[in-house]
Amino acid sequence: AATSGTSSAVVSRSGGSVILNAVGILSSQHKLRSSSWTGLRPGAGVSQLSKTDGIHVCREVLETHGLVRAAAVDQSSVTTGAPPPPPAAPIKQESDVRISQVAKDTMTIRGRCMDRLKYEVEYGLKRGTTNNSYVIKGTNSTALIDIMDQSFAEAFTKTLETAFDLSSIKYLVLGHFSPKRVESLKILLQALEKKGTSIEIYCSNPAAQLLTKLLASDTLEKVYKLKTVRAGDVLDLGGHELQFILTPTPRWPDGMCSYDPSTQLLFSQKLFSAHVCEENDYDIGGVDVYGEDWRFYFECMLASSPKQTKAALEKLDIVAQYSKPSYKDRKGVDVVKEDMKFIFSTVLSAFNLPISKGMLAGSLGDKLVTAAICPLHGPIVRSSLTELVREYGVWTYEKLKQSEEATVAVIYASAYGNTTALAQAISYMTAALGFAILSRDIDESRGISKAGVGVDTLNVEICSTEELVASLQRCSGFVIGSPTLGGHMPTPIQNALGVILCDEYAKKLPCGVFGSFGWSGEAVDMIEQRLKDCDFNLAFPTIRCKFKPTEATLQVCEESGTDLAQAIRKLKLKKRSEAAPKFTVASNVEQAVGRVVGSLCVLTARSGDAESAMLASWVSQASFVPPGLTIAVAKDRAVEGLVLVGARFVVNVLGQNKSNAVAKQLLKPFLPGENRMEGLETTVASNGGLILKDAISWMECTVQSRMETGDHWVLYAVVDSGKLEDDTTLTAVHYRKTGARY
Ligand SMILES: Cc1cc2nc3c(=O)[nH]c(=O)nc-3n(C[C@H](O)[C@H](O)[C@H](O)COP(=O)(O)O)c2cc1C
Repeated sequence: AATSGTSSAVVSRSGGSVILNAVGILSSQHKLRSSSWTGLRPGAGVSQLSKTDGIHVCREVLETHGLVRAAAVDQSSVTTGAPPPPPAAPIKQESDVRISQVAKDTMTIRGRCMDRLKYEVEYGLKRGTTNNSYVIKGTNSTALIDIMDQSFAEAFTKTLETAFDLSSIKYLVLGHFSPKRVESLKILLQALEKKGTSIEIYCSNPAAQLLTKLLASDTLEKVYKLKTVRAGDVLDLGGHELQFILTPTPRWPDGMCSYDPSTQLLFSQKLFSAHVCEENDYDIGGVDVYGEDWRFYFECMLASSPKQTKAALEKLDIVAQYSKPSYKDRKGVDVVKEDMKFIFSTVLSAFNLPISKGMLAGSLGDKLVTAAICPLHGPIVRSSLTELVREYGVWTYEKLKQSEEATVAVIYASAYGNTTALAQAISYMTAALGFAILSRDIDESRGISKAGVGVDTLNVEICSTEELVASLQRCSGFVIGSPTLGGHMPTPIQNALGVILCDEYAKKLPCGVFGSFGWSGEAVDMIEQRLKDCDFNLAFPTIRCKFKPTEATLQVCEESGTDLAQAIRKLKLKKRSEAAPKFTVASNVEQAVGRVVGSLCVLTARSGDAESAMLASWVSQASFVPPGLTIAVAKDRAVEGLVLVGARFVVNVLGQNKSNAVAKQLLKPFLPGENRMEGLETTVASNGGLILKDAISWMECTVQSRMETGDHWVLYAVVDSGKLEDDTTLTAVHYRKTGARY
């Protein structure tokens, strides 16, 4: 095995799954993966492996770093120099927890799930996820940073117990805490109680409040002490002086990052996270491999609150450790030294090799000189640190600009989260706050955001009346959502509705009503009626949802949000064009582009019980082998959310003189969720899409990739199967006068 110095590698096969732990130095993992498993030399320094319930711990490395207790390992799974079994193709296993080293005295414990976790199912990319915790061993004491969610609750504490002396862990730093993590915390505290030891929990004030509430009924108060962190607080572990940076956002009001200057690791909790699980612990492959996951996570979690995201990022003035050096006050050989350091650190970083302590020296003022970002989910960000930090800035700026042009105030309250899920689907995504099991695929912006309009989220249980009034004054539309509780709307919604009804400006705005109920649903009816009585302009049919939303309901929410935002944009454009001089003739460029023609097709797609269709003329063949097509889909098109990477759909090619009825049907305005193929004769394809009886040919396709092209997504799709139905009729071609329209 790839053993060098303190590094060691372990290969274990069990139950058809193969786990590879190569830790010690960061490079060993990388080397082993690339040298393939056939390259393992029998018996060469193969170390011990302890395995319990999917927990894989490389003991040798832990011992080397003094992080493991002396208890015996499960000898049944110890490998001691026997030739490793023949290599097998890596099999994706459901989940496991594993430990590896990140830097001196710092280990990461990663709960890995190769598919979506039960509680992460709102993420359509289905690339799995990880829950990352970290352990820092100082000379005085050891701290645990973050705990895993309930999917790993048992395994997390078991792993800790297997690998560490629990009583040596004196501090728990919670950069984020939620009800999803309470079970893990309880199990950990119970284990500490059994050991007769206790722990001090460092967290922000909102996390402390939630934690107190959620642990109120347990008898664990003797096991932990709470320390509410204030900005600038530090925790000295001996050789590792953790600095805390409070980074609240609406989604995570308790957000708190921790920075360890001695290793230059930034523990960023949810920020810079991604729901993706690869064999690597690091971002090997950089933005090419993880770019989409990072962007996706940002869009889902942070895009709706750009102001607060910007404020959080401003507190984290991150500079990659391998940033260009400052030559200030340096001359001659010192300048050369700085350059060498820069070159070495850049090279080492690109290969995820460890960087020596000497290399870490040198500070850049107040900036957080960072060797790696250690997030709560996804890979540790190292080789693409600079790019990701820069991208976060760019994405935030884009969202800020968007919300400056127009925003919709999304006003709601929710006792159990169902109305929240509706609010989020209307706003920007199909999400679940940890409780709802939703499986709808999502990517990029949805709902209101999809039409390029900003969202101002106002949970009226938290926000003040002043905030509500201010938001109403600057928004271009609003939606209001409420659950029905005891036959009524909750008091914060009653108050918010009172404010809205008195607002003369709000009366002129397009608006909408939504809410979840159990059996009678009075709240939504009352809100709708009061708005109608006062002549408010309801822009979409009121959304009434019984308990938890289904995929179809979420689709209605998303489309309603997009419709509302489109209406706002149209109003703005109309106002702008009324003020601007009139041009009746298309520009030269538009006329030139308009000469590009495409075949008229109908695209149909389905995901769960959500389905949609669109007329498409920007369709072109893109490859012979495999047979492939490109199709441009406008970003705010309803079907866009059903044609993400991996999605399957049908392209129906229309024939000359056979396209009118279909085109007419698909070009009429639709209500959110309305069946677009109503009245057309169709059969269901094997991939769930619809085949038009009138199509001259049809193809079943799978989306391979998507490219963002201005206001469209260009899909590249492979044709899985297809049939020519009519070989006498020519393809209908869409001729245009201008490239400014379809
Ligand atoms: C205490 C309580 C009272 C409720 N009262 C009503 C009611 O009067 N009418 C109704 O339709 N649903 C009622 N429900 C059901 C809720 O409206 C339903 O669970 C809804 O999904 C909650 O939405 P939320 O998750 O956004 O809070 C009640 C639920 C609870 C727990």
